[in-house]
Amino acid sequence: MAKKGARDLALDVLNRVEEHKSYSNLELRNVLDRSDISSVDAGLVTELVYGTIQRKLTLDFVLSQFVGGKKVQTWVRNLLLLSLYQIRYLDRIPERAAVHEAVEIAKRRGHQGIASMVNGVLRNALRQPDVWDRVPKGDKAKQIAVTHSHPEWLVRQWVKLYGEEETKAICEANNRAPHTSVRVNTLKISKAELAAKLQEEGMDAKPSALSDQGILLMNGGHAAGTRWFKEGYCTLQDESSMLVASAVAPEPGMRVLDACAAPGGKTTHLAEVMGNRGEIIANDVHPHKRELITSTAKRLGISIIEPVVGDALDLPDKGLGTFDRILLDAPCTGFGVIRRKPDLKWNKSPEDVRSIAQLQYQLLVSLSAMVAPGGTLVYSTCTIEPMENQDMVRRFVDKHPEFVLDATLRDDLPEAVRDKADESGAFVQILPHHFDSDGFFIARLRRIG
Ligand SMILES: C[S@@+](CC[C@H](N)C(=O)[O-])C[C@H]1O[C@@H](n2cnc3c(N)ncnc32)[C@H](O)[C@@H]1O
Repeated sequence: MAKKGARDLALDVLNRVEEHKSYSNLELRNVLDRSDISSVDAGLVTELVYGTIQRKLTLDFVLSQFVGGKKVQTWVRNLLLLSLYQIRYLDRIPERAAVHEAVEIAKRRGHQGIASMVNGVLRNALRQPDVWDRVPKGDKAKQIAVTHSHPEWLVRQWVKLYGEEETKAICEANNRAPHTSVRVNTLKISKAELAAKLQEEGMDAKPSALSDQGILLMNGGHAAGTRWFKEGYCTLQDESSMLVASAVAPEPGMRVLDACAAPGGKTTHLAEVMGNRGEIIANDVHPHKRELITSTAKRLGISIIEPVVGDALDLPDKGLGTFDRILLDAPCTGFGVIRRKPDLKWNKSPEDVRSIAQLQYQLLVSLSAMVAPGGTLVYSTCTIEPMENQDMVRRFVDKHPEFVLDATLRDDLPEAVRDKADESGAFVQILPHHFDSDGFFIARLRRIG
């Protein structure tokens, strides 16, 4: 059988995601692992898969103008969406090449009739470029949803919360590729030294405005393949996530609990800030993730982290004592990281927001019992849903008078971020377009001493 090309493989991934209702990153890895495609073509497969999923609603809208209510087999539909994606969003692929490849795939997988239909739809799309602009005017939320390919219920919710312009900016940011950023391991090297070393290797390394330990790699590059990564001089991490260590602000020698710690990005950051002195219990519910924490700590030369496996709801019963600092980096809907995981926006429902918020609240209550008097509880998520963020923390503080909102959080944040803190000074909500970083929420509470 002829070797499959990038578009054929991308189509396999899209079909499998739909058939198995699975995540695209897992299916992508499955398909790429079994192929002997070059790394450049693997990059194209990845771009085609994520791009088609990301722009799904817009592509569906355009396709519906040509196929209307006609029944189209799933693989043919995916082939058409994949090809429309190339035509609209990938400048480097000539339109004719996208159409030609689609027709050849349709012939191979189906028959001449399907190939003619695919050819007809795509040529019509090329002849009528205004199909992309025929989004019905009037209902602004619907217009934003279709134009920027986000679920309508989510856009309606954001419009209510943030207004139309900000919602549009959020959706646009969610459709942009994320920057690569690394966190310097200050146990081994300074930020300036590492930035200089990376520049010597041709990377366009710039200091992050969001974190004293952050470096942005403007021309991308495979940071995890560098010797600097392998030898533990840095960790791949988004800039917004780096803010959490500033909020926890642990000191050398302290006892710290990271209740939902895997894969260990923030735990290891806390250990670096503590100068690898003190004690960090790093808990996660999934046994298979323990190894991720252990291996990252080893790579970075960190020895103060003790990985623990278990439900964070049960931690108070384990006789662990109290902690100076507790971090609850909670499981969440992840609506702040849609640009990295485009499936998220299609797979989650309003019901998911409610049920995850319930779990988050229980976690907060449970862990609060382990904060030492005068100690700090930091709550963070990578979502932008108030029900999981501000509303939840306010509800908790209202019912737990032994905790107060810690207004000094704002002062501990880097200057660039301070005006994103709310009027209480204890919350910060980063939206994806603020700094082109992940959407992220952080709150700091203090137990009355
Ligand atoms: C947002 S991620 C944590 C990311 C991590 N803090 C980091 O920076 O690398 C949330 C984690 O919570 C874990 N988790 C989910 N439910 C949990 C529970 N009930 N108890 C403990 N961990 C849980 C998940 O396995 C996941 O690894």
